[in-house]
Amino acid sequence: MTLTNSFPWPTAFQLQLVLASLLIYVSVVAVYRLYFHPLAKFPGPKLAALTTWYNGYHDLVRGGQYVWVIEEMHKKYGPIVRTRPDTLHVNDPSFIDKLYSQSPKQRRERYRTIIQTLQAPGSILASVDHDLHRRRRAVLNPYFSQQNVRRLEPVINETLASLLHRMDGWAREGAPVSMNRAFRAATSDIIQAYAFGGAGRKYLDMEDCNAGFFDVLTPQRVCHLGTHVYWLAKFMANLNPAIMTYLLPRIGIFATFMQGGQDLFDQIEEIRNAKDLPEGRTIFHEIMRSDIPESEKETKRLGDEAMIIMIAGSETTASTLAAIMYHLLADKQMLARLKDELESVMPDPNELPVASRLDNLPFLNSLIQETIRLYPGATHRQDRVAPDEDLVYEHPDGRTFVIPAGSAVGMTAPIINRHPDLYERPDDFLPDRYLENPKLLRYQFAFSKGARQCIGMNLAYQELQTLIVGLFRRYDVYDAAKKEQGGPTLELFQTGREDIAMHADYITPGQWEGSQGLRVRIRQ
Ligand code: HEM
Repeated sequence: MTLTNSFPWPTAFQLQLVLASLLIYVSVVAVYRLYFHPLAKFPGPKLAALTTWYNGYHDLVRGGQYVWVIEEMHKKYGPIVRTRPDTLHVNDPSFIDKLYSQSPKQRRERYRTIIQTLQAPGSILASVDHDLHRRRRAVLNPYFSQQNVRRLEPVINETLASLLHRMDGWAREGAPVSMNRAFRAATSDIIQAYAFGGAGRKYLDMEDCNAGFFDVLTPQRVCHLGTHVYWLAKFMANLNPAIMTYLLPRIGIFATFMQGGQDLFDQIEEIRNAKDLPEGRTIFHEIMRSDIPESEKETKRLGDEAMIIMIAGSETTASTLAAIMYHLLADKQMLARLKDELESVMPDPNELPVASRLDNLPFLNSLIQETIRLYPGATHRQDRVAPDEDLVYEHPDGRTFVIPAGSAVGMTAPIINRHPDLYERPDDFLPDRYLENPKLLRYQFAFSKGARQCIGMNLAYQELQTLIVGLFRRYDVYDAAKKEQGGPTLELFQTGREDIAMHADYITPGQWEGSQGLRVRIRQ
């Protein structure tokens, strides 16, 4: 029997039928999305309203560029635009409080766009439902209060001391140093100690600050895969890391995440099986001791939570530190102002910073605000859904837009934080704007707003303050014109603003393809 006889090949007519059905289906979907969809009346390009692949193309093929396409859409279509068939985007600071409501009665759910990338359904970040998110977050909230974060002062100071020690060593070696790598190691060490205790090996103590791990985790376009081709991202996340890294080393990111996840699961099991759970040791010791339902203490659920805390707590703060350091080394006057301020609270350059004194340093804190405004550590669209109420948007031209309940709508820090109505010369780095107009703080969107605002905000501020103060109380900028520098110095090495500025949205900021980030030469 021949293959032709045994296999029932479709006839030409059947093929035509399938093609015709496909065509009809696509046409019906297109007509629905363009004319009958609840978001059909909102302005925006037709292609974006027709298919999510418009978004997919700019994020996956062009590499995290959709954020800039959206910025252009706003210039053309106004402050509210339809950016996908199912999603709106708003660029209007007056809408922040309504969309990202603090009120427990105004339910705000997370939309699936970003969650699908995270692959950590047990985490607060990926908890869609408003009430589930609130319950989970209520358990973690106390550990991230300002008071509790203050208790972390010795850990942050110890990390600062390790960083300074490493920098002494790099100064002796004389080669330029990647500060992004050093900052990633420092911020990871801090969050690791807070979450689990300091038992594991510190990244800052490793010869190369665990460079291989961080190189794989460097922000890249594949982070958008889960949003656009969820099944493929999930499949890859479950592949053996070794196979994945062999096949597609760059895309081994997912597999490596999961490998890291396994370590976290082991640490959680260790805490669970510990004979005594001393009070207040770490976040996960406390969660284990708490009276939340046992289902919420399952290893898989807590592993997801731990993974998100580790990821959210390292690259975000590290990229912010790199941006601050760049501006201080690029502008001598700015550094001199900071150093004057620091001398008043730390007369001895060798003493470690005292956290409680740093909140009252106006220039330091305006520097931090301006950095997170212009270089937000999280660059994605923070899409939310109001499941129970229509949201009413008053357009500045007098029109009223009703966003139907259940629709996804978001804002994005790199866009809203440069809104020209709020910020004069929005692309310039001008810390004084926060000294002249403290009301601007109200609109700072780098940590998001509302019930799902960054839980690590207090920790991030304390890390930024302490590390910047510790580094710049000791180091000055290298002055080639001087014979004697009068102390240890730092000098930018082949680093321009384009090496720290956000070029692409990879959830965290991605730099241009050839950038090597912030590099400095350290001298004793
Ligand atoms: C400068 C540093 C940081 C920036 C700019 C930042 C930014 C953000 C933003 C924008 C969100 C909201 C994301 C969304 O709604 O889609 C967020 C959430 C979150 N961040 Fe941060 N973050 C920083 C540091 C940290 C640190 C140090 C931690 C350590 C624990 C952390 C942990 C989290 C967690 C767990 C969430 C999820 C909160 C929730 O969904 O309730 N972040 N962060």
